[in-house]
Amino acid sequence: MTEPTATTQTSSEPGVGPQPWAAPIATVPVRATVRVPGSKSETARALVLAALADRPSTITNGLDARDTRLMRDGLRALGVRIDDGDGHDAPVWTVTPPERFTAGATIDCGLAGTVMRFLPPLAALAEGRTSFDGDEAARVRPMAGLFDGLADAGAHVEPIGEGNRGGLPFAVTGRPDLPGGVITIDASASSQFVSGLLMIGARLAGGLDLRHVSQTGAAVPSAPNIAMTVAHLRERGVQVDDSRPDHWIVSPGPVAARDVTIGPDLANAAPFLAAAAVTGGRVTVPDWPERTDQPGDRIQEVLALFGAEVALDADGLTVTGTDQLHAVDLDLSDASELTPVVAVLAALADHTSHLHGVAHIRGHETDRLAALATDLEAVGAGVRETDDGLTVHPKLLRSSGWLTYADHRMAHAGAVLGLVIDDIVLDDIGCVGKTMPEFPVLWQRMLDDAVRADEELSAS
Ligand SMILES: O=C(O)C1=C[C@@H](OP(=O)(O)O)[C@@H](O)[C@H](O)C1
Ligand SMILES: C=C(OP(=O)(O)O)C(=O)O
Repeated sequence: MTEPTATTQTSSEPGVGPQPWAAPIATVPVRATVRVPGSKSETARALVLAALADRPSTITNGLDARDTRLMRDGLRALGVRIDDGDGHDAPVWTVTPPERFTAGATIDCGLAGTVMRFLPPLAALAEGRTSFDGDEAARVRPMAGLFDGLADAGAHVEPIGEGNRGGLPFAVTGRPDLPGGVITIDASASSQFVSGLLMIGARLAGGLDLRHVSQTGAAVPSAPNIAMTVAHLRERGVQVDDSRPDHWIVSPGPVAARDVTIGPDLANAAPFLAAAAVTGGRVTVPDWPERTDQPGDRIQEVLALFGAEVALDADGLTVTGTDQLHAVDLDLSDASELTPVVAVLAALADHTSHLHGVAHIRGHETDRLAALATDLEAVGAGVRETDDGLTVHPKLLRSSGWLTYADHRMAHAGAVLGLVIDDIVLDDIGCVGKTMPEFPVLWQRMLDDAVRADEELSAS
């Protein structure tokens, strides 16, 4: 069969070229309230579980960004009906599950881990063959653990094309009565292999008894993301036993429909809160949940370790910067999405910082350890890549270009650095469209609000 062509080179919308962006400097300490859009991870789970449910349901305030648009398009290609209605203050989507998923389509995963790991399990429940492809950069993202799991569950997975590097493009041939049962995978490259399989567990004839075993002893990263999947399943009446480490049992049965409202994306809030820390300002993110499985919640602890003041109250989460950022020694394995912004904070701290537990982020949107080392060294920091992280030595920093490698979180990190170092120019800001297209507008508004507050203070 002929090899499909990758759909885009960057994580911007297809056909849109690179958009260079000079990161604005903060002329005064930032002072703002920033409302961030809905969580990517919660939106992805809400969509997939609504598609598997026994009745139609609604999703309010779902994230509308490239990753979640691709998720909706992919679900539609599998026979799910999604009506993008308009709420008063927030979008309300109505999701109607199909009687049976339909095979036959080629699904574009873009650069979205959630799409490439959550939709193939649904395709495995369709009678016939469904193909998957995505951006060029997505073709090197790890898939082996998911492929092994789908094959063990009874589906057939085949790579497509000469020179396939073990991931996209590929095809899944499934059937509605997939047996399931005992499945052993190595999920050390991504927790999304576990989440993707857990979500179809109840629909497998024999349920799912899933174990993680790694030859090297490597752990499954992103534990909160798996906890989030388990919680979403339980909220829909699915029985999940996760009482043993690296072992999940899902009983067969229906997935109950549930109307949900998506909370703010806490990882996407991180650069705004970091802006307060680096400029000695104050930023509040409203609607911060008191309890959540979003890994981004860890930004509270992380910023406090750097020396910022962090307060959670009825107004939301407020971070107030202090005079100096202190060096940190952090294991970020359960919140690896924060690594790019944290690495920039480390480059601005008073001593050497150590970040570890994040070997697997070499398989994220880009090799994030290599990307951070390259960009931070270009601005003058001393950076050493370790097996599972970075050692960052702060030095006198200078202007430079900042390469984003189509990675939204590299763009967020460059923006934070650009608040305090002149002339940080990102090669492409379009990549933020992956999870937060409005990032440049929200960022500029935060700075404009700060200038206005400063002028009002001087005038009074
Ligand atoms: O399940 C999810 O929604 C996610 C899981 C994590 O993936 P990894 O375990 O591959 O890091 C996280 O980094 C990603 O941004 C979202
Ligand atoms: C790793 C990330 O994304 P993905 O869902 O594509 O894996 C991320 O958003 O930091």
